[in-house]
Amino acid sequence: MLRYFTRNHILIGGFGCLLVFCGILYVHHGPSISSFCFCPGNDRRRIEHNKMTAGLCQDNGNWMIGELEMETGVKYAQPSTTIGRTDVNSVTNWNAPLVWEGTFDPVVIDAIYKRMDPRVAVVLFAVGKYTRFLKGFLESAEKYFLVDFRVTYYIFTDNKGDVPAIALAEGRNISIITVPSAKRWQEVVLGRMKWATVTIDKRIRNEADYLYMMDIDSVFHNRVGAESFSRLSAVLHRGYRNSKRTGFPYERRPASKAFIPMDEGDYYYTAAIWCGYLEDMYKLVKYCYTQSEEDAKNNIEAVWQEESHLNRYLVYNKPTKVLSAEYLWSDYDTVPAEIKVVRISQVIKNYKEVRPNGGH
Ligand SMILES: CC(=O)N[C@H]1[C@@H](OP(=O)(O)OP(=O)(O)OC[C@H]2O[C@@H](n3ccc(=O)[nH]c3=O)[C@H](O)[C@@H]2O)O[C@H](CO)[C@H](O)[C@@H]1O
Ligand SMILES: [Mn+2]
Repeated sequence: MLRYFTRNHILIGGFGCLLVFCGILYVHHGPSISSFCFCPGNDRRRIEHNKMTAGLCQDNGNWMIGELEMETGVKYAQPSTTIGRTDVNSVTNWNAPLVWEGTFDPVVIDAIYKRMDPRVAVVLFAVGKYTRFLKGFLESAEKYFLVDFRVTYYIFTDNKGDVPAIALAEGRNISIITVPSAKRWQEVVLGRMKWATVTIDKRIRNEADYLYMMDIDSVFHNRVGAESFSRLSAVLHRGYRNSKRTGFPYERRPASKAFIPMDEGDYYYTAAIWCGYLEDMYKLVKYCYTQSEEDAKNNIEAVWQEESHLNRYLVYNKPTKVLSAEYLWSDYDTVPAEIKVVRISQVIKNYKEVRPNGGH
C-alpha cells in the first residue's frame, strides 16, 4: 500500500491537515489572534510557551494582559476581604489600582504574568556624563527588575565606549543607539521623546510588547515586577504625594501646550519612570514630543519639560494603574512610614558637575 503514497501525496495530505488545524484555531480564538504564526525574535522560552497555547502568538503591537490564569498547586497566603493596607489609598477615584507593598502577592503576580512572557523594552538615555550611572542602574536592574522576564535595555548615548560590560541573565540584552551630544540638559530630557518616537517606529515596535521609559540616575533596591504592568502605568512623584493640587508643579501658563488649570488634576507623576503597552506608550511619547515642538515654535518651554506634557496627558487620559512612590524614591529624602519598601531610588548627583549647562 505504502508505495502508492508518493511524496506529493504526503505533502498535500500534510498541508490539508494544517489547513484544518488552522481552521479549528480560527473558530476557537476568533480573528484577532487567529494567525498561526512564527514570531520573529522569539527565543526558546516563547516557543515553549507557544506550544502550551496551541502555537498561537500575538501580532506586534497587540500584546495585552490576557487571562489571569495560573497553574494548579501554587502555594501562597490566602487573601483577605477585610485586611489590607489602611494607611494609604490603594485605589484611584477612577477605580484603577494604586500599588503599594502589601497590595499584591509577588508569588501570585509572578505565577500569572510569567506565563504571558511579554518582550519588555526599557528606553534609557545616558548622554554626556550620565554614562557614569549605567553600571549602577544595570547591575541593580539585573538583580531586581522583572527577574526571569525577557528585557532589552535600549541605551541611547553619545559615547558608546563608556557603556560598561554587564553580565546579563538569559533572555536579556543591551542595544546601543547613538544620539548626538547636547549643550543643554533640557535638550536631552526633551530629546528623549523625539529619539524614542523615531526608534520605536524604526525598530522597537518589532522587538517589544511592553515599554518602560526611565531615568538612568537610579538604582534598584528591591523587586520591581509584573505588578507594574498595565495598559498605561504612572508613578507618583515622591515630592508631591501629599500636596494639594494647587501646589503641583504643573505648567500653569496657558500659552504652553502643557497648561493645566489650578482646579484640575489628580496626582503629580514623575517622568523618571512610566510604562505601558508598546502602542499606548508610543502614543504618549509622541504626544510629549509633538506638544513640546509646538511649544518651541511658540518660544515657550514647559516648566518641567516632558514631565509637564506627561502630566497634562494623564489628567485627561487616566492611567490604568498608579504606582506609589516606592517605585521612585530619592537618596536625598528620608523614607516615611507609608513607604515600606524602596524599590528604586534616584542617586545623589552634583547637578552642576554632571549636566552640560549645570544647575537645575
Ligand atoms: C524624579 C523626576 O521627576 N525626574 C525628572 C526630573 O529630573 P532629574 O533632575 O532627575 O533629571 P535628570 O538630570 O536625571 O535628567 C533626566 C534623564 O535624562 C538623561 N540625561 C539628562 C541630562 C544629560 O545631560 N544627559 C542625560 O542622559 C538621563 O537619563 C537622566 O536620568 O526632571 C526632568 C525634566 O526636567 C525629567 O522629567 C526627569 O524624569
Ligand atoms: Mn533623574
